[in-house]
Amino acid sequence: MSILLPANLQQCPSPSLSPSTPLFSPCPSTAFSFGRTRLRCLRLVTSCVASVQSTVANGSVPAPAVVVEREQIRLGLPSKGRMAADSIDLLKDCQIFVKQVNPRQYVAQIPQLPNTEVWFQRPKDIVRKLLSGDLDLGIVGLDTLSEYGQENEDLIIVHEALNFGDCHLSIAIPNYGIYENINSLKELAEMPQWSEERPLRVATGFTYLGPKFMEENGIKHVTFSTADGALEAAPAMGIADCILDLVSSGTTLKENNLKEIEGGVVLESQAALVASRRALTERKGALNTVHEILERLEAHLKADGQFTVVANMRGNSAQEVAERVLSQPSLSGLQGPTISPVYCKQEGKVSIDYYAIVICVPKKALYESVKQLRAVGGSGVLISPLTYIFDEETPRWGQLLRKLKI
Ligand SMILES: Nc1ncnc2c1ncn2[C@@H]1O[C@H](COP(=O)(O)OP(=O)(O)OP(=O)(O)O)[C@@H](O)[C@H]1O
Ligand SMILES: O=P(O)(O)OC[C@H]1O[C@H](OP(=O)(O)OP(=O)(O)O)[C@H](O)[C@@H]1O
Ligand SMILES: [Mg+2]
Repeated sequence: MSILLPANLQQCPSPSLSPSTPLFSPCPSTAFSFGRTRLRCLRLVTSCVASVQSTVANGSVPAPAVVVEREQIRLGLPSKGRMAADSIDLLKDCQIFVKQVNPRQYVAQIPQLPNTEVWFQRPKDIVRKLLSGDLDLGIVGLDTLSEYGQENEDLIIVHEALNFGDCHLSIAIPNYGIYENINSLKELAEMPQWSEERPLRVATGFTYLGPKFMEENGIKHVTFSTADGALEAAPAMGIADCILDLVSSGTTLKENNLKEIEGGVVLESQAALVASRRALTERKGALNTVHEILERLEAHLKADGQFTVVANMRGNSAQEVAERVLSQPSLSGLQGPTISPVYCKQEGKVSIDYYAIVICVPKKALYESVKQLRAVGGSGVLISPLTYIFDEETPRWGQLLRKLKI
């Protein structure tokens, strides 16, 4: 891999960091950090057209020619950061227990999957190691996958919505000064301030996706600087005009007087299960392992959004009760209501006056469903959590086989 810098990289004087530094300093400072090389106070002057080439900072690794033989399937999990605990917790919820003796131990076993070992790595390294063949499966954010995977065909998304790590990658600009009335990417691009000599300066850790997005949106006069964190400070420091970073609650933007703009969202992200195509097609046992993990994930995630609702309903027959229940839009359950007779003994005689109905209801629609049940004569409504829903086959399994062309 090589560091790809525009040929016409020029040096500029050190910046003034005084509070009076204008937002539009004519010769601003940027710091490009590529691996261990830190090039300070360099300014890209003519290469304002976004470059989509690989860099050392995020360069994708070509898949190896052969799959190296080994006994174990390797699953990469985030070793630190906000995704680490959530990944382990999700697997635990699927009855997959990762046995990590202490947090500094970077390899762990899973008793439920004896042919699989866990390797804890930084999210970006999980993507790199999937590409190099050192990992077979991994859990990472879709943002990290896109940034470091760079659409490499060896990377396959097995489950794209693991229900944690929700955030989006978005452009944010100051909400003051010359940006006060700028509310869209188009308006930002059309500001007269940007030229070949004075491009729009974007601070971002996403040095692949950032330039690609700008190029796709036809924004020509743009240049990028990068840093490892706290990017939201860059505009106020006079280092950049805008930032491209992850947003979740929006608090960090708000606290730094920044705002998002229409058309400025590069991607929506959450945690995903990713695999190496080579591993799935060529490594013995990998496909079986991914099938089991996928089934467990789907069963848990599907159930996680639902409640089981049990209610008694007076009626003359199961058919008649079913017709009443199905007249309500929120009561059809996953396939339809299960209806069973409730046998009561009165004065020595067994009779059926009630039917018990069981349905699954989306958590979001809970109260609406209770109201609808009452409206058709339901009483004694019991609600309990659902733990797993195993379908006949998970739809994502079929999709995976199609992606693998098997
Ligand atoms: N504010 C956020 N809210 C929710 N998820 C986020 C947020 N920021 C990042 N993420 C998700 O979590 C992943 C890991 O982010 P995290 O901040 O833990 O590590 P990192 O940014 O890679 O490393 P570091 O911040 O230590 O340099 C991101 O790739 C993204 O998918
Ligand atoms: O919208 P919010 O909920 O405020 O979250 C957004 C912030 O979270 C991430 O930073 P992180 O906490 O990972 O710190 P970092 O800059 O050191 O990576 C991201 O880079 C934003 O700065
Ligand atoms: Mg972070």
